[in-house]
Amino acid sequence: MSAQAAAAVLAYAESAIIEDDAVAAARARAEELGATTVSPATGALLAFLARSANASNVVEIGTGAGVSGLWLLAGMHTDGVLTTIDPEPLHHRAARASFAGASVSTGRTRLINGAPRDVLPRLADASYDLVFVDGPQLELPDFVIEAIRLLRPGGVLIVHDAAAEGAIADPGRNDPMTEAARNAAMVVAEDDRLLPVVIPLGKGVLAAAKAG
Ligand SMILES: C[S@@+](CC[C@H](N)C(=O)[O-])C[C@H]1O[C@@H](n2cnc3c(N)ncnc32)[C@H](O)[C@@H]1O
Repeated sequence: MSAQAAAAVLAYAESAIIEDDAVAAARARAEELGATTVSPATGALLAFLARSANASNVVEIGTGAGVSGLWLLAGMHTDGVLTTIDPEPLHHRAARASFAGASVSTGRTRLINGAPRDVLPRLADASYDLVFVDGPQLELPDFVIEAIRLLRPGGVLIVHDAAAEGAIADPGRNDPMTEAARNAAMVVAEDDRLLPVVIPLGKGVLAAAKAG
């Protein structure tokens, strides 16, 4: 397939997703705060994977204004709980508004305000159906190690923005961001319990299913 055809397929994948008003409002809040978000097709992928994993207990690292959270909740069990971690109180305030705007009951979300490196060690081993990693690039390897620990057998790991804007495959690129993406991919590749796949949607997604 030519590069042009590949780009057309990706453009189609994004344009095929129609987001509802609540997600649109969450995107507007994110923009106001300068927080980046998952693309529409990446959001739909999150919902798809949450539903495929029959997810009730989900952890998200990097709440932002709640765009990815809304997509995850859409795929989760209707009584499932999303635990979402972010150090920015303003982002959590925006995410709360986004969840309320979608009529998500407060019992379905647990927003933990703090640095994931402090919060994650307090979460129990093998207790979550899905972990979504969307925090700062340089911390990706540490977050991935923690995420694998949190996943139950058969659980699903999803890492957003996992390809360092494509630099991950360029042997000439050795900057810290690219190295962090490579190290995170290496942690996943070297874990025999994981079945990984790279999905070229949005900024690039690394997903892996943990053996059951
Ligand atoms: C890319 S945004 C998350 C976007 C969100 N997942 C979405 O798609 O709607 C990254 C988030 O990571 C948060 N963050 C900043 N520093 C962090 C840190 N040290 N650890 C984890 N998250 C951090 C930011 O506050 C920001 O909300």
